[in-house]
Amino acid sequence: MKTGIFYGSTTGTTESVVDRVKVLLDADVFTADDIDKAENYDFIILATSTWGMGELQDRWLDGIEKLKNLNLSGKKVALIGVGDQEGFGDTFVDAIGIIYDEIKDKGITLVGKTSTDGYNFSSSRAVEDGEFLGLIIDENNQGELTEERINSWIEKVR
Ligand SMILES: Cc1cc2nc3c(=O)[nH]c(=O)nc-3n(C[C@H](O)[C@H](O)[C@H](O)COP(=O)(O)O)c2cc1C
Repeated sequence: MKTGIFYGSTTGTTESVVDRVKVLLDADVFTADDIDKAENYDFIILATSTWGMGELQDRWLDGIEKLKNLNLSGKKVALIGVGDQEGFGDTFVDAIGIIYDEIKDKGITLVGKTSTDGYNFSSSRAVEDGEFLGLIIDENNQGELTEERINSWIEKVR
């Protein structure tokens, strides 16, 4: 399945997660500036860190506007969120919820929801029906779990 990853990353944390997923899924990788190319892929992975107080990473500010106009009908989609649950427990990985709100009514099939077990936060827009909307990584506090989290998520979405 032709897989494309589109991401935004300020200090390189999301980028390093994306690099790992790219290898495991043999995917093409672009920054969110190139989101227009998503229409060329069957399986689309959207990845972002959260900045400000629950805001999108900068690359996604234009990217989300472009996303509104894309035809994603029939696409398989997965989300990757990177954040800091100890420092930002009220807005933990909120940017994933912002992206999901834009795509949820576009006829997509979302894959790769994950359990919130093992995380410690008070509020997150990335949670729906008690589950995270995608793979959630916290390098600030739980970096030792990242590799295992990525590997088990890959098995779910591939
Ligand atoms: C000023 C600032 C604001 C942040 N705001 C949030 C936030 O609201 N929610 C969250 O989960 N993480 C927040 N973070 C944590 C970053 O998302 C985290 O450090 C992440 O690993 C950065 O990934 P990147 O290098 O790919 O951009 C914030 C970090 C900083 C420095």
